[in-house]
Amino acid sequence: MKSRQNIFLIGPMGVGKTTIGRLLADRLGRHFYDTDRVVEERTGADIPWIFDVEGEAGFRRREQAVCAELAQEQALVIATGGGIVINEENRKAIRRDGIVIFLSATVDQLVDRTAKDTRRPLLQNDNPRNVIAEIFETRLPLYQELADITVATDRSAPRLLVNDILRQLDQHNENA
Ligand SMILES: Nc1ncnc2c1ncn2[C@@H]1O[C@H](COP(=O)(O)OP(=O)(O)OP(=O)(O)O)[C@@H](O)[C@H]1O
Ligand SMILES: O=C(O)C1=C[C@@H](O)[C@@H](O)[C@H](O)C1
Ligand SMILES: [Mg+2]
Repeated sequence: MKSRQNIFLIGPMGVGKTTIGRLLADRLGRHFYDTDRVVEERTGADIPWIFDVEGEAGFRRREQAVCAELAQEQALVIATGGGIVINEENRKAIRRDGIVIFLSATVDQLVDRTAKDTRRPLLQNDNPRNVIAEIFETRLPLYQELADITVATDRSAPRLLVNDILRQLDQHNENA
């Protein structure tokens, strides 16, 4: 991978952006950032607290600032929050200088992967499955519009997916 472009991982909650992003960064010898974690560091509070106190709008403002900041760097691997694509400024910043990897999965998989984790405020309700399905449907065109590379994560473990992503990144750069 000779390109110095940032690599952004996008996709719905629980698809594996953080898990795969960290492994991919290791394999490429690049620095890894996760926009959710950077938002928490900058705020000095976790995401549930930000949603409670500032609402989703407050979280989105913080997320936009972090997205703009990271997009100015080079050669990073950046795992994004699942909702980063709903903001047009974020989409522009990501597209401007990024290679974008869209990770997808079935709704059933997303439900399984998010079931035990209470850190996602949008899923703390009686029917997280419906929320996941609805959110995925609304955001899918945005994920697809941004994606340079799309990877289905349903049938492979993260390490194997990273091998596949590395192959696709090489092809993408040869064609660029
Ligand atoms: N390919 C995979 N197969 C099975 N489980 C996976 C896979 N990738 C990730 N997981 C598991 O799914 C869960 C969610 O993964 P992760 O936190 O990386 O998702 P995310 O896309 O970063 O979510 P969020 O948008 O909420 O930050 C974790 O428990 C992780 O171990
Ligand atoms: O899909 C979303 O809107 C979110 C996904 C998470 O990564 C966090 O950014 C937050 O919980 C909101
Ligand atoms: Mg994550």
